[in-house]
Amino acid sequence: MADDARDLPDLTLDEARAEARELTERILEAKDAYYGRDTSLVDDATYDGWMRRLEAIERAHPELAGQDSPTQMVGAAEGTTLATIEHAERMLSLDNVFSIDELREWATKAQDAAGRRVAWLTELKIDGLAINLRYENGVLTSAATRGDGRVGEIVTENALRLADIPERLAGEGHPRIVEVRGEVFIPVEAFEKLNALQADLRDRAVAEGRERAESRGRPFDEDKALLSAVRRFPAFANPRNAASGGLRQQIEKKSGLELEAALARVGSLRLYVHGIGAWQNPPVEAQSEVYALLKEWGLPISPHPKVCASIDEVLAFVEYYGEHRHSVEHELDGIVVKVDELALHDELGATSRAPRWAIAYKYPPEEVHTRLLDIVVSVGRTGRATPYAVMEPAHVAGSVVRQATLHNQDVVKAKGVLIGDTVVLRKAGDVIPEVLGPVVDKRDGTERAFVMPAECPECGTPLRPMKEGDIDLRCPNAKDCPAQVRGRVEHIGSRGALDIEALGEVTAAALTQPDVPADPPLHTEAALFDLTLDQIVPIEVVVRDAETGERRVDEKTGEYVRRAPFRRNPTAAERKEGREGPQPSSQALKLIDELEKAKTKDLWRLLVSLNIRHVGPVAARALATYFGSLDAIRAASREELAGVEGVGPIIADSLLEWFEVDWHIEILDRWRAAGVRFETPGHPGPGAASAGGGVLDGLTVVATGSLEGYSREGAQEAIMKAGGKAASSVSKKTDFVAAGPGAGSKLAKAEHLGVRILDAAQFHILVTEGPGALPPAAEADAG
Ligand SMILES: NC(=O)c1ccc[n+]([C@@H]2O[C@H](COP(=O)([O-])OP(=O)(O)OC[C@H]3O[C@@H](n4cnc5c(N)ncnc54)[C@H](O)[C@@H]3O)[C@@H](O)[C@H]2O)c1
Ligand SMILES: [Zn+2]
Repeated sequence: MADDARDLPDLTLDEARAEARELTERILEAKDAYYGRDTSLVDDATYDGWMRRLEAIERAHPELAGQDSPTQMVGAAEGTTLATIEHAERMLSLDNVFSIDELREWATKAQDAAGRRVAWLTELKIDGLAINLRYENGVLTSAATRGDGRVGEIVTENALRLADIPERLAGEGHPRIVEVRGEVFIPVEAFEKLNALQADLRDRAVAEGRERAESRGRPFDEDKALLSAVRRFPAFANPRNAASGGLRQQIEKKSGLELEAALARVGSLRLYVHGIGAWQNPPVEAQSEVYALLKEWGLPISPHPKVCASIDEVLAFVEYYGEHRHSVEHELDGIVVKVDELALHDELGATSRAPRWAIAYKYPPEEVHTRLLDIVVSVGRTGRATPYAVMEPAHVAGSVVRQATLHNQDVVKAKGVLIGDTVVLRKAGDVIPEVLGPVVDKRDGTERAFVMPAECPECGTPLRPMKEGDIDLRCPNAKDCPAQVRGRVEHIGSRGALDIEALGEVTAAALTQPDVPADPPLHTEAALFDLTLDQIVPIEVVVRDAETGERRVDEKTGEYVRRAPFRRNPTAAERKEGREGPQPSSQALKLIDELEKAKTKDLWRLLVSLNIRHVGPVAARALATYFGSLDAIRAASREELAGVEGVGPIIADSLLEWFEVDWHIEILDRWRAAGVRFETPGHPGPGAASAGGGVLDGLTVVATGSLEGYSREGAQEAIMKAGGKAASSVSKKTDFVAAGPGAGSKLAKAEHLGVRILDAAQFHILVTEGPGALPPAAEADAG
């Protein structure tokens, strides 16, 4: 269905009537669920699209716009089970605009209609539900939802549980009757806690069920118990619906876990006041002054509203919060712009649905509904088994999302999603997409719970936590689980390791999990540097998804997408020479060539490529600089390893453990045999020229920034070669700091501590001739 007015001219009256009827039906059904059952059957953008389309049809064919059209009414549920009350003054909705142009147009029109300069009050559009608090002589007599704008549902009892809602107003001189309007909402932080509690309640419900079954000697059906717990304590999909349900629930009828949930939910509700009704002659002249007065009476006012003197200022406010939407304590779906002067409210008036003196500008949606097709488990480089959601492709925040990680089995449980659910998918700004939770109302009974597999999906080894208390499950078959080998080989080629351009994700998969031949060239990374053209040319591979490792299927043919990355057909010239068979592709030649070059790359790169836990580029550089060879690292004690700047006990243990494993040693032996150089040529050995006699004996030097004539490692090596200690941070024990361009906090710290600072030329003198050859400090400073 189109969501705007584009194809309107083509509609005949009959077609328009039919479409209007269908739209109305859908809208009413969605409203009923939204206002009556606190669930969204469709996402807001879809709902707003239907409303806009209906409005456009009614504009083109005014005879279709009856008083009972959703475009003419304030949204409410069809019927309610709660007692109701008539508001003293009608509660309205707000008209919406969806673009800056429309907002400017609205403001210009309002300004023209006012016939004088308008001051604007800009506020955040709080994503909650409207409440009407009726105070008589300063005492709360009722609290009610908006309902259809005339009659609302009575929620006084629950409202009084909110710390934000005073039963008696502070101060004096309160009007005989005033209706205070505001928004009840759940702050983002409280919402997260609330969902954590729901997950906890689900666990406890299952545990209670198990106990009950055991005490009666009956069998316990875990799956069934889980499903029932998910139904009783669902994950809330968004704060708006959770707030609405929280305010409208009948707490007195609940007990046990349900009561606990209900009280927590109502306890998380907050209020910001944003309007008034039925107040004869308020003693102030502007909406912003109303807020000040209400605040004096003890009512909670949002800290965000701002009075703007011009439309441009209004637009700047809109832009600011478009970018800072997520630093606000509550969810917001837009900005409300109001004419500040109260006299103008009366002059401008209202339609049956909304005031003409205010407008809601809506930001683009960050949440959409889509279908959760499956939950699949992928295994990564370190063996961690991660469930992720496979969804029907959804457009959100400017991109198409198909997958989102679910982290681990506990997160899946906490979110309460079932396979087959319609789910709420959120993508805010640059943040990675997240499945928030299910749309419970859309379930039809065919959904099923996700069960974390007991075995690794790639090698069949039973999954288990590696340490006690670990939530993540891992495949313990580190040596030859194809997923882990693939991940490690890819890591070896990455920028932070051996930086082999031809060894990326696809090549890693081709070498470890090819379709042809059946026996892959690499079972572990041990044979990596022995690879030959003969081995790789025959390889055929099914392309896998970058994020998940799933085999990619061609959407047209339904078959796997296959590649033979390492071969090409012979050219005519080659055929003439009798070379009939497939020839190595440029990719194949490049891979072999780059592997050859990688054998003598810097030691730290080789260390990173060994995939030792916690040994990334930073630790690897520290180790390489200090020890100078893999043999020296292997020979070092725990204390010596942990004592190296930038290493520490965790990395030391991880190194020691790594060297204990047979197949790790096999990697080293094979690589060495293939010509891999595990040392820095010319390195003086662990620590420095320890025997003494160097020009820097007993001195500690820090090199920072880029020093002409030295690489980062080169400077450190020069210090150590001269018998000095190359430290990475400046302290009172530091004797010299050599600082070049780009030196940052270390330089500042040296200045602060009064440590002598050297430039590149002076550093060169220091490491070659010693401190005695330096010019006196004062002279150096002057120069
Ligand atoms: N997804 C669905 O199925 C579904 C169904 C119905 C409605 N909706 C959503 O609700 C919207 C319609 O609801 P509506 O009629 O309440 O209109 P609205 O939410 O667009 O705007 C009106 C309401 O905004 C609230 N508000 C928040 N901050 C405010 C502030 N600072 N000042 C004044 N008012 C403020 C008030 O409660 C007011 O009643 C739709 O646009 C859609 O986003 C969704
Ligand atoms: Zn495995």
